[in-house]
Amino acid sequence: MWRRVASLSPMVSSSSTRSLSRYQAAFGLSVGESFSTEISKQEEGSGLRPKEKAPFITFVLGGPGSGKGTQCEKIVETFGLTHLSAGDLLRREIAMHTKNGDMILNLIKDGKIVPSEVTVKLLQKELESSNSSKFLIDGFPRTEENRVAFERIVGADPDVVLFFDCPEEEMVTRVLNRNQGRVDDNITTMKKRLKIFEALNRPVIDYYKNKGKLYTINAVGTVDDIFKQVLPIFTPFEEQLKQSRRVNPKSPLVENSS
Ligand SMILES: Nc1ncnc2c1ncn2[C@@H]1O[C@H](COP(=O)(O)OP(=O)(O)OP(=O)(O)O)[C@@H](O)[C@H]1O
Ligand SMILES: Nc1ccn([C@H]2C[C@H](O)[C@@H](COP(=O)(O)O)O2)c(=O)n1
Ligand SMILES: [Mg+2]
Repeated sequence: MWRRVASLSPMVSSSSTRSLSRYQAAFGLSVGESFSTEISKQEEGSGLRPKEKAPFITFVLGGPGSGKGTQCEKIVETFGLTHLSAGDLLRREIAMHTKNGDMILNLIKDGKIVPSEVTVKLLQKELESSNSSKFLIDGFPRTEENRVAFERIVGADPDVVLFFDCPEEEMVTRVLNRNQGRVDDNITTMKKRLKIFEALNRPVIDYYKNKGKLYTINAVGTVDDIFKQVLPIFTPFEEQLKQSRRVNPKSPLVENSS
């Protein structure tokens, strides 16, 4: 999870503290606390509040139209994770005509990937302002550059990486029938998105496979059949997910878990 900053002396200087990610800071984590998921000695029996735990993060990968968003809805219903879709955040920038809106629109229309800095900053803002401590990050990371930027800017690793594995032909059929008015749901853009997926997302999939964090799901079948494969992936994390408290991560004080 968090970058290891433990074992620093309590005398650590404020300049070292500044090197913590803003996300760690936002979660009320200070030097030496970042890995602490337990009540410290000083707090034991003292009636003080337990320290904040690192958030539970799931990345959701898969080609365009593989069913990521559809399955995320079911995961949210069942496990209560907070859904953050990178694509939705980017489309919101377009709709709100922000300074990056036009640039994002042109890239999405052309099936290309938005610069990582932009996407990661949008995700970071959502993570920091959320009351949740368990997240489903859909459509991210799309590239190795995305992955590295998230590590650098947010300073967190995923606990679980889901990969919805779907044949191209099926993805094309689904996207062309989606009917949600998306500018990229046309055959020309779809062909480009598939090429980019193979070239840029495959290395990310391989990275998490090598780390032992990847769960590959056969994304062909009914929505319910596919979800039956997803369910057992979260079973080992059930207790952790139940215990995840809803706290305001911006608050330096952590709410009581009871
Ligand atoms: N198992 C399924 N069988 C048939 N259609 C499906 C299935 N799962 C999702 N769909 C449909 O396929 C389309 C694409 O699904 P969805 O939007 O969930 O994919 P996605 O992976 O999020 O795509 P994108 O990367 O483009 O956002 C939707 O219209 C959805 O209703
Ligand atoms: N990490 C991401 C996620 C999405 N985009 C852009 C490019 C995608 O084609 C488009 C739509 O995303 P989706 O809703 O299919 O997940 O958004 C990106 O550049 N980087
Ligand atoms: Mg989607």
